[in-house]
Amino acid sequence: MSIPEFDTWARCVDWLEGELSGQDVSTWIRPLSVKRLPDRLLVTAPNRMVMERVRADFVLSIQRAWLACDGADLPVEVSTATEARSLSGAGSSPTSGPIEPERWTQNGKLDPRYTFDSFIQGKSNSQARAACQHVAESPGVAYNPLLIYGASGLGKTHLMHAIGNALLARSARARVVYVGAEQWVNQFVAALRHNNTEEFKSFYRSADALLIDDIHFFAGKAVNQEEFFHTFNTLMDGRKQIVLTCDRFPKELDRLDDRLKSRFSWGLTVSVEPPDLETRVAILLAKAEQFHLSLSTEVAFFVAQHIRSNVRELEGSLLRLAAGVRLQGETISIEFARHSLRDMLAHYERLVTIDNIMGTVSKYYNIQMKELRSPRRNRSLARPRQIAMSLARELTQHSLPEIGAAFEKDHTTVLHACRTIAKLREEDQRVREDYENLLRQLSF
Ligand SMILES: Nc1ncnc2c1ncn2[C@@H]1O[C@H](COP(=O)(O)OP(=O)(O)OP(=O)(O)O)[C@@H](O)[C@H]1O
Repeated sequence: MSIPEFDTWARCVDWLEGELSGQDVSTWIRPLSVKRLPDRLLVTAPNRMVMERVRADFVLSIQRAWLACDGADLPVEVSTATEARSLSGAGSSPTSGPIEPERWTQNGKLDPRYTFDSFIQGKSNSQARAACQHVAESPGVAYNPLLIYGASGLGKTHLMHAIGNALLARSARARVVYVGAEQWVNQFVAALRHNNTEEFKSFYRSADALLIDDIHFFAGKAVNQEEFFHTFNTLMDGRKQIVLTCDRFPKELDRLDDRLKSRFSWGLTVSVEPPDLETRVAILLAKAEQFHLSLSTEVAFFVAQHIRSNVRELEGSLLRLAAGVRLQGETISIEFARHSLRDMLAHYERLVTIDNIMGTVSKYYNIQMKELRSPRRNRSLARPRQIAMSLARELTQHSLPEIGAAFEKDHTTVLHACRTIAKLREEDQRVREDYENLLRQLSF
């Protein structure tokens, strides 16, 4: 950078401090250097990863910053150092020129394997599945928009594709548009740069059903939120179906326009939770069949007891087993599974010990850890203690006597605790919710 460029860029970075988070500025903006060419601003990133992120998220901000600090409204071109060398001499760039419509109409394809039939239902996802099925049967009528939220790998995308596939099965001519929020952002930025926003708008605003995955990616991207807001309104006015997924309850998303949050609540918001043991077993058996893998229920239970956080990991464990079978030509016994999955299992073992179960439970109920070991039997201590014992039984490999010893009780007390909590989880909503919250906290 020349000295004037350096000064202007330093002022831009200061300006951006007021617009972006401190972390974004230090991670993505400070490593950049800038060269001003007569017709554009050439931004050089230290590597591809930074380049891609800056292209996706910060081009407009940089353009605005440069306008504010230098008075010139220049298009911004981002490249790595190697590419920059050829671009600055060449006078044209591979990304310049009008954007072809295909660049943003080539959206994510619906995966034909993600259907309602291949989605295993359990307590953790039955409400979400039912809502999706309803939307697939009566799009744009009730539950509009439908927002599915939950942690990674729990089936949100699967359900979204299932809606899309079902809509297309009913009417092959329906304009079902599926796009990841990240892809939308990239496309919109490209459309802005190439003065092509009208086509972008009409493409999305003429969908019969718009499915946008991972909308948490919109957080902090004000210009994209604005565009999405108008697309949303147009589609809702035309009674077109909108389906969205998000990694958390949308009201908890920082840096998302309140107008969008309030619009999301017009329809239905449903969660997908980590599957319980029985559902994990059912998923493993169904996926094993899909992978043509012979898996006994006993081994499926063994794997499901150990791998609890999400379905993607369950699939990963099956792929491992399948590879092991191919290489070693063995059938899958518990011993074989234990050996093939040893590092995954060790990860979970490290994660959940009786000690951290006791710590998590005592924090949850706001009691002291030593009270879980005390002989006192009043309800406010006995219930958390029983829950902690059941969690230790479910989440660790310790025997009843070992769990008993950790709580300074005998094994019959542990057995009684496990039975009591299993029953209460059926009958008492409070216990069920507490147990599931704790399970979730301990499973990630
Ligand atoms: N209940 C289920 N039945 C069958 N397969 C499932 C189920 N839940 C998830 N899966 C499978 O798990 C994998 C991960 O699911 P998916 O991609 O839908 O998760 P996600 O919630 O969208 O995750 P992310 O937020 O990381 O994108 C997929 O292969 C999907 O088919």
